[in-house]
Amino acid sequence: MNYEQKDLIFAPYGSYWRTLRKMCTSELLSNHKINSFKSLRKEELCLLIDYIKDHQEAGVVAVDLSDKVTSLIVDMTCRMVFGKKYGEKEYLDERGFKAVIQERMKLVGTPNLGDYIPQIASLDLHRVTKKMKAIAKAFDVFFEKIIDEHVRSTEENRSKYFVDVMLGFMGAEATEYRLERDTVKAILLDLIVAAIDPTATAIEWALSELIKRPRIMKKVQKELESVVGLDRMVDESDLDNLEYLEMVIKENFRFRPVSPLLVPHESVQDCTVNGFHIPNKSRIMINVWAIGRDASIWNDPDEFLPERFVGSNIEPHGRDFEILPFGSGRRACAGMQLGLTVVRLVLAQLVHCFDWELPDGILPTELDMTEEFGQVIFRAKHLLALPTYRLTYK
Ligand code: HEM
Repeated sequence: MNYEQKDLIFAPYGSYWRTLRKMCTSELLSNHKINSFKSLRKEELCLLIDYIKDHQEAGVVAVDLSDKVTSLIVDMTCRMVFGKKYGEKEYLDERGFKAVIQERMKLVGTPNLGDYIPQIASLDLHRVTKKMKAIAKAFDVFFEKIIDEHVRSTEENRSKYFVDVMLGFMGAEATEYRLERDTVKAILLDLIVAAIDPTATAIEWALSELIKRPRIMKKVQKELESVVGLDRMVDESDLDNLEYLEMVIKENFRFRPVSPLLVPHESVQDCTVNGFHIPNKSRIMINVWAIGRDASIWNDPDEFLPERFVGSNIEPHGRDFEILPFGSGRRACAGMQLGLTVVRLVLAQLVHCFDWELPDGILPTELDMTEEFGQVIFRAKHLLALPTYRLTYK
């Protein structure tokens, strides 16, 4: 599914990976580039807020927050990567864009017996390989169409979007990044799958924790009232002043890291860690979920308590090993800055604009928090909630 590891996430460590990583961090995911998409994020978020307001006015039906947040992140990501939205059914396949991306994410995390017993791999007993081939084909057809469209296009503003930046490097002589067509497709795939599910899922779990805990929700809303006021919406420039919201987000990453085992790593030489011998080429899983729940590091690890970060300088960026939602070191998340900005912005806006109640008289304490296992831990059941608009701003 990853173009024979020609992508960034699964490329083995070495000069090929280093060049791609440099291209992604300096040309696609730099602070400058992320800031240039600020108005796009605002437009998409305003569309969602308007949709929820209309929904509230139309009656008392709950909003499917899981679905709406995922659609928002899909739209923001597609506009940044391709320059337009691709939510429509005719793209990818008849199940629609979101469903195919989520199936791919699930397949990445599905144990495949053939990986462990190569002699039976060709039997494909659980039909995992067959499903992977079908998904790989759907993405490939989709990317071919997009690349052709962009190569033919004469639209001026195009060079801004990720696909056009990469096409500018395809076959170019005067650049250190000479990309092949397959590499462009592999990175497009990385960018959409690595951005959409982790970001949407982090927001979904944080919203669930807040709805489950009215005391913490009220405290976040009070902070928003004093920093932003009720007469306008949150702007990205407000985010640095929202200290309590920041603690809620850190606590959410500790309590529910979206990729609890990160991405599998491989040792590149024999080494010894804490007295354990790890041979070269071992597959290594880092259990960041267990680190976040370790009672020798955290008091009351099974409680969701943002206040634990008052006066603490532990940050989730990969330098403090107590909390590692983005991994650490060379292979840490390349889109951390973008992911954090979107999580902070969307969470702040949804909580600032609306009060949220559970439907059908369900009490906050009764909210079902069952997880679905995979590379990314989704909610097993969609988060449904009733909104009440709370701003004076129309
Ligand atoms: C809240 C949102 C996000 C979370 C929690 C997250 C988490 C992660 C994690 C856990 C890894 C693996 C690290 C490891 O195994 O050591 C990773 C890798 C990666 N992420 Fe993210 N991510 C997020 C958003 C994004 C976004 C928005 C993008 C890009 C558009 C992105 C692009 C990548 C890439 C390219 C890698 C592979 C890096 C490499 O191997 O060199 N991520 N991310």
